[in-house]
Amino acid sequence: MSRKDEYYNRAKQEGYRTRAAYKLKQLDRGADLLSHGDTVVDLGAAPGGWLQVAAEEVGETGTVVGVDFQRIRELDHSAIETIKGDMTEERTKDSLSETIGEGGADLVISDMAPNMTGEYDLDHARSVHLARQAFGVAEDVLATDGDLVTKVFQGQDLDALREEIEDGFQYVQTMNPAASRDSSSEVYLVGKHRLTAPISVGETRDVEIVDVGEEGDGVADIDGFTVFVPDTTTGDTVEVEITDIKPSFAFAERVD
Ligand SMILES: C[S@@+](CC[C@H](N)C(=O)[O-])C[C@H]1O[C@@H](n2cnc3c(N)ncnc32)[C@H](O)[C@@H]1O
Repeated sequence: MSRKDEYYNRAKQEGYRTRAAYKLKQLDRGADLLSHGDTVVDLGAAPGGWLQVAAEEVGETGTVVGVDFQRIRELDHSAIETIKGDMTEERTKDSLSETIGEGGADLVISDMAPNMTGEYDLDHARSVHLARQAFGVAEDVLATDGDLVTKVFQGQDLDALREEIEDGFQYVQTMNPAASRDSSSEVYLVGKHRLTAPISVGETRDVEIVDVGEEGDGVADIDGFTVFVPDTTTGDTVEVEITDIKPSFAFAERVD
């Protein structure tokens, strides 16, 4: 039996609306994406296979908001809400941000795909455009430390897209779930741990060391963000270069 039949038949037997449901399960297994109680945004959610998987994982206390310009037939799970709209339009993005609210989302997943023309470069460019929309949504609604998954077709702009996403996350993985069709050029870019620090790697700042951390590094506060600086102590004023950024703190080195 081909892989296509295997996942198609499993989806039928196990009650999932799409074979794509298994892609999300495999991505989740590989990158630890879905947790109980999470708020998840699912872009290009119709007909609802990913919504079903996400809702199972977040449980009754979680929320999964699915967006598509196609109608999503109602699903029997209290965690699921849907919005009908085009993710390239501002009004859909606004209504999504409003639905998610101040607390932000833990995960943005996008399986959006353009209507295929069969012209490889054009289909690639349109899928990169949709993936950029997903990254934009992630920048708007993801809480610090949240994750992003976006489908994209391989091609000349893939590396540039990956670099853009790398700026917003601690690291990015390119994943190719087994449930993707053998013939498909799709991959999934997975951004882990969204960064919202007010500083970037390579930047230099004059800082005052206000404390010493448990590991013995000096602690500076840059616009409310904690930065550890080795070889300093409380009361020092030093020029530092930011060397590594994590979701809730960063490391820097003295440059003087
Ligand atoms: C491969 S399907 C998603 C399948 C889904 N993950 C599932 O498991 O049921 C891609 C979806 O992206 C949607 N889509 C494409 N472009 C979109 C856009 N600009 N805004 C909203 N949805 C879009 C399509 O309507 C289609 O339903």
